[in-house]
This record gives sequence, C-alpha cells and structure tokens, in this order.
Amino acid sequence: MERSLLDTKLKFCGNASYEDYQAVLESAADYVGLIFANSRREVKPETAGSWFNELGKGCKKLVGVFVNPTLGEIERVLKAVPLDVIQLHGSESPEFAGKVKDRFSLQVWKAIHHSDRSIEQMKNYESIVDGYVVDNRTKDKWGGTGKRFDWQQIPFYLEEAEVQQVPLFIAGGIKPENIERLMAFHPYGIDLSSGIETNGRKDIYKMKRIIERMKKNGDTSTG
Ligand SMILES: O=C(O)c1ccccc1N[C@@H]1O[C@H](COP(=O)(O)O)[C@@H](O)[C@H]1O
Repeated sequence: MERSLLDTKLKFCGNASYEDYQAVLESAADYVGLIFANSRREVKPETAGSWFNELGKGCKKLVGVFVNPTLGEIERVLKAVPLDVIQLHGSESPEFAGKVKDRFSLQVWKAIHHSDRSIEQMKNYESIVDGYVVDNRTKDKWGGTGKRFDWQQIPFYLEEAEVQQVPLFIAGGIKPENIERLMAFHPYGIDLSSGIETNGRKDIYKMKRIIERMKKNGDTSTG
C-alpha cells in the first residue's frame, strides 16, 4: 500500500465549489471526493472538469461518488473528469459493480450501509470491488448524512476487509470532536463531508483540525 502524508488515508468528500476543490487540493488529504448524485453537494461533470483543467489534482486521487447510476452516466462523467476511483454509494448489485469494473478499468469502491446484514453484503462483492466505504444512511439520504453508525462494529468490518485484502474507509458523521475516538479503531482510511463544513461550505479550519488530531492519535509521520 502506498504511503501518504498521513498513515491513515484521508478522503475529503462532497466538494461542491471551486473554493472547496482548491482547499482540499491544498490539504493533506489523499482523495478528493466529488458527488455525481442527487445531493446538495452534487456537481455537474463539466463544472468539476473545469476545476480539474484549471487546478489539476496534485498528488491526490479523484473519487467520483455515484448513487445507482447507469453505465452511460458514469461514462459521461469520465469524459469530463479523469476519475481514479468510482464509488458506488447506492444499492448497486455485485453484477453491476463488476460491469463498472470491466467497462472502465478503474478502481471501484462499494459503499456498505451499516446494518446487521452488512458484513454478509460485503462478502458478495469479494474479488469484484477494490475497496469499501462503510457509511450510515437515513430514510431519505444514501450518504452525506452527518450521522455516524455504531463504531463498536468497526473491527468486524476491518476484519472482513483484511480477509478480502482490500482497503476500507469509515464514513458518516466524522468531525473534529470525535476523530480522536475513531482513530483508536485504527481504520485504514476515513471519509468525511459534513464534518468539515460550516454553513454548507467546506471549512479549512475544520480540515486542519481533523489532520492535527489524526497526527496526534496514531499517525506517526511528520508530514
Ligand atoms: O455527501 C453527499 O452529499 C452524498 C450524497 C449521496 C451519496 C453519498 C454522499 N456522500 C458520502 O457520504 C459520506 C460522508 O458522510 P458525512 O457527510 O461525513 O456524514 C462519504 O462517504 C461521502 O462520499
């Protein structure tokens, strides 16, 4: 696994403006997340493409987040934005995830929404997807809820990811106030959107606080 400034991989997601995108590029995050799904954070492919054309992506990887897309919708995004990772955040089947993998030859991550059946669900995607994001969902939102799931269950997810030999990110309700508690579980990666926002916009002070607290709690590098 490649190294980064932080030992725990960091994804800042839901960048909905040029300023958000620029702020994340300037941060220590490894992954820049863009939402191509129905959300207040949704960005049009051409808009994200224009940010990329102007600012590039530095040494970050671009993750496109989709909810039950068609292959054609993903293709349209890829024409405008050179994504590194396709994150499927809805109820996409293992068969569909396999088709996405075959068609685009990019990393495919599957979001697993925490429930008492979610470890079983993960097993269905073994050898198909390249990684997981475990998130919380609400009645009307597939992600970006700002709410966390029961973190006592994290070790079970990490164990299954270890069996499958793929990375696993924890998402949902992570914020500066609880990041230290999360780091105690030693996740491979963390993925945040709501917790680094103030009044719906990305907040560089919250981003900095997250990174400082990650370093203080388990990240040994000095970068
Ligand atoms: O962020 C969104 O608006 C979103 C919409 C639809 C699907 C996924 C979405 N975001 C994902 O949710 C988590 C972040 O959650 P939180 O806001 O920190 O609680 C992350 O995986 C995003 O990719």
